[in-house]
Amino acid sequence: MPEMSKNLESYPPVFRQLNGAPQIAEMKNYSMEDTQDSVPIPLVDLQCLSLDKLEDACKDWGLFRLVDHGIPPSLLSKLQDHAKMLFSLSFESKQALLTSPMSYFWGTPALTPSGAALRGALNINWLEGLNVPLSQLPQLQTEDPRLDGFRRLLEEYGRHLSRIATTLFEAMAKNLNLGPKQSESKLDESTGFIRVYRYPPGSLANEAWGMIAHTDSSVLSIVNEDQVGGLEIFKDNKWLLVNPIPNTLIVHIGDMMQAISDDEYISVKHRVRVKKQEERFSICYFVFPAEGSVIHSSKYKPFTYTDFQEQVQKDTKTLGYKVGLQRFKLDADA
Ligand SMILES: O=C(O)CCC(=O)C(=O)O
Ligand SMILES: [Fe+2]
Repeated sequence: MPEMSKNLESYPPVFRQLNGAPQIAEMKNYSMEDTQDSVPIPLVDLQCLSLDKLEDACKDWGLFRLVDHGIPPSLLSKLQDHAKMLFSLSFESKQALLTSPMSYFWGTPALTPSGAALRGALNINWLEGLNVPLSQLPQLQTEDPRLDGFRRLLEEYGRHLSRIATTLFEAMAKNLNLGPKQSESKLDESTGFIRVYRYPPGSLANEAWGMIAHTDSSVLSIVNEDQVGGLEIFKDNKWLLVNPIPNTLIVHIGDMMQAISDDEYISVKHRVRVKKQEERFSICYFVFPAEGSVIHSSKYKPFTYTDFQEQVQKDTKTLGYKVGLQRFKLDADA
C-alpha cells in the first residue's frame, strides 16, 4: 500500500496493518458477487429539469447523475482539496481538532444522533469520516484557520445542496401528485448534514469494503466523489460500477423517499470499494423529514424518521446490520 505507508500516522491505528483490513475473512463474504463494468446512469439536468426523465430515473434506478447543478467547479475542487489536507493530519490531531459540533469517526458510517460511532456486532468499514450537521456549523468555535476555512466552504456548499435538494424534491412531489399537505415537512433543510469520507487505497491483498452494501435512510442523498471511483449500485440483480465524472453529482433516493412514494421510487442499494492504489474522498449530503413529521404510505405503518432511526440503531447494535423499511411494512412481522 504505497500511498498509505507514506502517511501512516494519519490513519487510525486499526487501519495501519500493512496486510489490509482486520476481519478480512468476514468481509470477503460481502465480495462474492462480481461487479460489472461501469454503466451510464441516467442524467438529470437541473437547469432544464425534465419531470419525465426524473421520474424514470427515480423508478428504474433510484439514482441519477445531476448536471448543470449550479455549484461552481472551483467550490467543488476547493472542498476536495481542503478535505484531503484535513485527513492527512495525524490521527491524534484529527481527534483533537475535529470536535463538536463536528465529529470524526472511523471503521463505521453508523453514528448515534450525537455523532458518536455506533459499533455493530459485525464489520469494520474501511473508512474515516467527518460528520457535519449543517444547522450547527455556525456554533463551531475555532481559531484554527484550517478549520475555519473549511467551515466557510461547507457553509457555502450546504446552501447549494439545500437549494438542489429542495428543487429536486418539489419536482418529485409534483410527479407523485403529493398535495401540499402530504409533501410539506417531508424534506426539512435544517436536518441536512454532510459526511466527508476518506477511504484508504485498495490493493490486491486487500479486498475490504470501504462501505458495505446499504440503503440510505434519508429522503435524498447527494454525493460528490473524486476521480478515484469505487461506488457501486445494485440493479437488476447485478452490481454496477458508477463512473466518476468531474463536476457532476450523484443523487440517491433514500428510504424515506421510497416510503413517501409508496414504493414507486427505489431506495437504491449501494456500496463502496476502492480498487486503485489511491485514497478516495467523497463529500456526501443527506436530508430528512422534519422532526415529528409522520410518513403515511399505503405500504407502511405510519412512522416518523425518529421511529425509523431508533429501529436502525437497535438493529445495528443487536444484529450488526440495518433491516430498514422492511421493519415498517404493513404485511410484514416487524
Ligand atoms: O462515499 C460514497 O460515495 C458513498 C457514501 C455512502 O453511501 C453513505 O455515506 O451512505
Ligand atoms: Fe449510502
